[in-house]
Amino acid sequence: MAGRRGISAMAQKQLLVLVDLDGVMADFDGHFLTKWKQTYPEEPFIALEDRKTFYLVDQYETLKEGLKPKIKSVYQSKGFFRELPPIAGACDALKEMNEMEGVKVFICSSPLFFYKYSSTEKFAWVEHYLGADWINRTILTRDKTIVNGHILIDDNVKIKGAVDCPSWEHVVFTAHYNKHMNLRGKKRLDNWTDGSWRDLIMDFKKRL
Ligand SMILES: Cc1cn([C@H]2C[C@H](OP(=O)(O)O)[C@@H](CO)O2)c(=O)[nH]c1=O
Ligand SMILES: [Mg+2]
Repeated sequence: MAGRRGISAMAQKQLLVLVDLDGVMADFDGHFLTKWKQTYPEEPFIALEDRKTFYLVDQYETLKEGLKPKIKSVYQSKGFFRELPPIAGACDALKEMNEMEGVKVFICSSPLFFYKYSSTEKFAWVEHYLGADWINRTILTRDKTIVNGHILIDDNVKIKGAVDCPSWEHVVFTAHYNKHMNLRGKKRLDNWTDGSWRDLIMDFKKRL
């Protein structure tokens, strides 16, 4: 019994970090722009520095009405999610984070409502860039609020779902479209390359 208690006490000390894919590990916006220009060169586009909304369609529709079906045809196409380029430093940071004592990292990502390619391709992306082991640590859900963890690193400033007060604290990963948004007190992680993610994780670990 004492042994059991010991194990559960140790388990409680594990910091559970949930990390989003698109906009945090994989460059959804950048890849969309490349594909958009290739597929619809006659249509207007928005430079990455000028992006202002989380959902592409919300800003593109202000440029020209009726672009929605074309926009969807790009990110719903076969191969789009599998071909997303990794964000600089993300994969190395995640592997290192998962090796830190008392830290367990999980991928927590939403497939599109049109799940046909995005759900399988997200797993394929993880396997390719992080390794097959990470399939065991990949959670695909349309509702991140029901997932248990201490931190969720996610580029979407407004994460909504069935649970009003999720177990995790939301750390916003900086993206062009959210850099001017009011985070209402939430922490930010700006990139994976300047090492600040290590301080963030150590900070959360201290508070366990
Ligand atoms: C439609 C759309 C989806 N996405 C991403 C967010 C979700 O992935 P993730 O949870 O990995 O960030 C996924 C489904 O909506 O596609 C964008 O980032 N921008 C968009 O405009
Ligand atoms: Mg995202």
